[in-house]
Amino acid sequence: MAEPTDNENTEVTENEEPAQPVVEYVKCTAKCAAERPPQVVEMEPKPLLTSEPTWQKIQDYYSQNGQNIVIKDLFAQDPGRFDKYSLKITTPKDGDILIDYSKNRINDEVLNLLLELAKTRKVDQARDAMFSGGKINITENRAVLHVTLRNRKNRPIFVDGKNVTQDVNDVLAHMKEFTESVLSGQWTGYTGKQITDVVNIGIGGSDLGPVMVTEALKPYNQGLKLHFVSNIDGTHLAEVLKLVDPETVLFIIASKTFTTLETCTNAGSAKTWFLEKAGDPASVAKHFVALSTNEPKVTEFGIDKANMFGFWDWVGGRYSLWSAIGLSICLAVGYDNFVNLLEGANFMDEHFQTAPLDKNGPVILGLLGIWYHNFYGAQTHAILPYDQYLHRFPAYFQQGDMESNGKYVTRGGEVVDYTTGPIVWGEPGTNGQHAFYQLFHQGTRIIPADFLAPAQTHNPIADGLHHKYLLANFLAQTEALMNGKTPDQARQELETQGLQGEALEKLLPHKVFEGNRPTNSIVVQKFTPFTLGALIVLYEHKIFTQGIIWDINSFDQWGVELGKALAKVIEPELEDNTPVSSHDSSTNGLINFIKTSR
Ligand SMILES: O=P(O)(O)OC[C@H]1O[C@](O)(CO)[C@@H](O)[C@@H]1O
Repeated sequence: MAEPTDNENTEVTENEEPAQPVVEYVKCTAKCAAERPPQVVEMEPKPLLTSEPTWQKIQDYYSQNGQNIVIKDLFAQDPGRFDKYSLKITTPKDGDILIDYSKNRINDEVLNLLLELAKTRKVDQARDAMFSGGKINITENRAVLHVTLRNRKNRPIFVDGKNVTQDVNDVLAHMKEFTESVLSGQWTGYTGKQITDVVNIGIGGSDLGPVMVTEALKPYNQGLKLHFVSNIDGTHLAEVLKLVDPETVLFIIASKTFTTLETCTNAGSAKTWFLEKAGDPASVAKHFVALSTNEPKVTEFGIDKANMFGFWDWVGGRYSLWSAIGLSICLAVGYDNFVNLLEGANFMDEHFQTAPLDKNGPVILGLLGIWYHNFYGAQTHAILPYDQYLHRFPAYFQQGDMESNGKYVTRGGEVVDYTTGPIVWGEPGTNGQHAFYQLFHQGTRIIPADFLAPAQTHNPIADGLHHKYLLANFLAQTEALMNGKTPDQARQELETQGLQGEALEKLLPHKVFEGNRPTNSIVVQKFTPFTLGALIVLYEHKIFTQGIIWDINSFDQWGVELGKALAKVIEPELEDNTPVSSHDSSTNGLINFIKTSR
């Protein structure tokens, strides 16, 4: 890994690749920034989606044909269907990423109509607006530039006329230096002992990404034990504090705003616990660091600004794992692996930017979602990782998708007359099979599902037997969901088992599977930092694509504010046991029950 260069005169010009060998950090001076005025791509206002002629065409097509598209028949008719409806994205270092979307209720007509919709809704223009630093988060008047955090080729990216690439690299250099000092044992606690445990205190985007990635990349762990505290429920912190020693623990207070109730309360209690043992407030500097955009609040809390890792308002919380918020990831897997994660992310950014729409993974996945949610009326979308290390991947994208696209007002302020973000959920295979797959196979709802699997496991125990079974189950499920089992097949099976007459007829309907349940299969060679980075971004841009088609602002989250504000009203009412009567009778009743039951 190249060291950061201090060469103030090294410049990168717009279309220039960095000179070989690749220099990791390139200073872009004020002079170079001035030479390249930003060219921000604007997003044009859009008419309501349902008034688009293409939308109407898709609606008509669906009304006439939607219920007659039978996936298994399409496979029977076209031996080339897999090749036609799958994408193999070759990464520069960790093999291919295969996106097989052939097991969907689509044909060329459907796909062409959906691609026409992507064009009509100017997904490419919106994408360019985001990458060029346009303030596409209109309700907060902010650019949306998490892509800059993994801008590994150091292309100049401007916010308000300022090239922010160097700022990003400066924070990365700070993260590298800190990570190496902790991992090498150079950074010690207040009694001179090495750090053994890291507790990340954060919530939402300041928690879910770091948890998900540190779990997913456990095989790359460099020796530190990672813990995460997010919930305001004191149990979460109390249980973690039982596991750590004040002499050897490092608390990371991760909060973009540094005003979030949960994080501030947990951080305050962690500091009190620490000082009860350490005594001297000067010891805090050795055991508390902050990841935030809010320096005054960080210093007010008592964290030295030298121990603060900054980021910017153009990084949305749910897109922040690539920023300083990823410090716990860095500490867990080492800086080089964190860079590999960023490189995988950047690789998928470039794919999204350059691949034609019909070969563009995020666009295709986004359009398929639109097909099911808006036309077939699917309410949910399942993410099913066949890899135990990815067990928090669905939870991560619950926030990623639902906080981004759970909106019923368009960018222009109109109430939509179509559905937007799906309910995202999932569990790792094969656990899910023994829990909720029954409803997938024989329930009354259509549940589009993504199956994620690695060809190679990190743990080929029992001579690879476990992984063979795991993969066999993944493959069998997608096949079964598509093919189902016809009444004839079920009858034959029951007859073979010796059943006949009334007994057979009674059991028969229960043994039939309609099939035709759509799935995507996304297979990587192995879940490495690089492929994980790419996979996360595949979903980020899928969500982006859908948000653009639905014409909603995927980057604010006003919907979480109301409950927070009401909690502030209720909290003082819980102080004493005086009955309350200021709310509706249910809320009054609940509050008063709690008061008399504690
Ligand atoms: O990092 P912060 O500012 O503490 O915010 C935490 C989370 O709270 C939210 O604002 C709302 O849940 C998320 O978007 C964000 O990730």
